[in-house]
Amino acid sequence: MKTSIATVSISGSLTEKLSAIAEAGYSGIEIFEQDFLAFDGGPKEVGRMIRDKGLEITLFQPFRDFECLPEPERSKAFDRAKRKFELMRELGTDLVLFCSSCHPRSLGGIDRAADDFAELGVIAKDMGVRVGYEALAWGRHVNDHRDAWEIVRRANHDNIGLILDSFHTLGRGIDPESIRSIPGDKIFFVQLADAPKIDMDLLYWSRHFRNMPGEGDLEVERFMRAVAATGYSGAVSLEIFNDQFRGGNPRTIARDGYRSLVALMDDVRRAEPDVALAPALEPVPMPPRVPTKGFAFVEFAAQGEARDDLAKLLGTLGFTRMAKHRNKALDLWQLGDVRIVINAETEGHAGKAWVANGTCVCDIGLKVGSAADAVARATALGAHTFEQPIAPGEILLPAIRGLGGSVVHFIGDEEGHDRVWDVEFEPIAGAKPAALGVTRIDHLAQTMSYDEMLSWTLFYSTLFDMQKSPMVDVIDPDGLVRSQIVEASDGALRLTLNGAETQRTLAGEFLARSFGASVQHIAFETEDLFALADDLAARGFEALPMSPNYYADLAARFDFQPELLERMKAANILYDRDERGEFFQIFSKQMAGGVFFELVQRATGYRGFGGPNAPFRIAAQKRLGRIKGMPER
Ligand SMILES: O=C(O)c1ccc(O)c(O)c1
Ligand SMILES: [Mg+2]
Repeated sequence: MKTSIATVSISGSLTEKLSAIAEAGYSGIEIFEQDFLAFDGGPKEVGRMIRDKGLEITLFQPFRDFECLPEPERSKAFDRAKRKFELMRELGTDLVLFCSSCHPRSLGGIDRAADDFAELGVIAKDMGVRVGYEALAWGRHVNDHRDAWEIVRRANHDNIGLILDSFHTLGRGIDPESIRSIPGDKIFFVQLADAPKIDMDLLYWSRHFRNMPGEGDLEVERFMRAVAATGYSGAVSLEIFNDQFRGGNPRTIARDGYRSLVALMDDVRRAEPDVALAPALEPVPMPPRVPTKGFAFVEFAAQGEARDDLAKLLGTLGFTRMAKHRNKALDLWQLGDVRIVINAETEGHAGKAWVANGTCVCDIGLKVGSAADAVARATALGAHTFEQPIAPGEILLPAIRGLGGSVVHFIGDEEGHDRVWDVEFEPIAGAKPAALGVTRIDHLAQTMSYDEMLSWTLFYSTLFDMQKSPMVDVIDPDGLVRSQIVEASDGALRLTLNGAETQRTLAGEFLARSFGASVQHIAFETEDLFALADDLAARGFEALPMSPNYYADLAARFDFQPELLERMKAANILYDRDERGEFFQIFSKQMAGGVFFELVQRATGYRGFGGPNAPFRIAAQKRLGRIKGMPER
């Protein structure tokens, strides 16, 4: 597969950009003229620098306002083109992008444009370069790839071809199926970008809100399937103008882009099994998206007193310490099918996580059909595997690095990995699991900075068969938190991603001390929350106290039996409802480090997460004041 990315897509100096792009695994770059002009070194040096990184220059761009000009501007435009062709020779690239004119004096006319390009083709051929014509969605006369193609067709010159850009086609609502009738060898280059559906001026939308394929709402896959069907044999290249990416970490953004391209071409290949893809489009062979069967375990790093506090809290939540690891300072706590491991090792990943964060979730185990497939797909998408030394007799559980240094383990059904609990752990004599009706982990809430939300969503949705829901706002008394759900089609695995923009929100404060995306809360599902609340109260569980105003409002909004409302109020149970059913939830207080737990009951198929309650939950948590293990403000 031949992958490429435009230098505008990421932040940094040209040298920083090249390093990040090369490291992420791309084959080439589109060099944006701005990046060249800003660089303090000649074209030969830049060309050498790029090739030294193992990259090729797939495209030089953009050349603006060429076609349909009256004299004297027309001659000037041809002159300008010749100079840039010379520059390209020195850089070492033969392809340039001409975007459709926005010039106020451009006269328009398909034949006038075709004549200009036919004449330019002769010069281009002479100078050994090829010219690709792209319809900008806001071009003065040409703003549709079908018109650009007609111009290229009429120019009828070997050195003049078409450049397609998914944003300009899809952003304008043009049916990408129209691409299938263009001959593949006349498509000189293909640029890909997605974007969130926002109703705004096309130019502004394009220059600030593009994102990686799969991160937005456009039908980039359908666009690419149409391109692939033409026999197009060039690179697939990302051209992403995005304010956030321009200010982000170039390595992360470059890796996200690579992941999105590889996943996209894998999807295209599966969706178009009868199309023979050109070698440049043939994706890295990998297993399909991995079906997940839920959480196998959640592992906390906690030592000393913090470990005792966590153990005590788990006890009040009904968990039993069932087993301890034969060789390491690991305890297995269990409730129903939910497994929580407390890792008090001072060495290794958990030891480091403890030193960096205090009590925190340092590892997540996911149940999958085949762990080998999960690792194969993850690594093809650019993830790194994670390994720690194991003692004789221990089971090697495959793992990858998530984003931000996190670790995800795969517990494969096919590999029988769940025997790890018997093989590596020694049961605690007399320990008996409580029967409290808790069935499983309902969801896990990960807190991150707002800038990281797209990366995490892409991470999950390209690796697993998981979909994202629209992003919603959660109101914290001290700022806004954005929240997005990523869940498996069958609901077996659900995550809520919370993006904090300021440190003053509960999520932001947690983030500031946890140095990156971390699990902030874990929700357990039960069949009867009212019965569970009684059981847990007897075990000493203290629910997060809610304001009486909250219940007065519930009474006004819904028709409750007065006794039910009283029981909810007494147990601090929160309530929500959607068109499918009802939802009950209770929160724990935050423990040292800021992590907390949630207990939920989904009655008759409720699909949400109690979003409307979040502001009141956050306010209640803040009323309790700062907690141990949180940083000074
Ligand atoms: O926003 C622009 O001007 C611009 C320039 C070059 C491109 O390839 C493009 O898609 C947009
Ligand atoms: Mg473009």
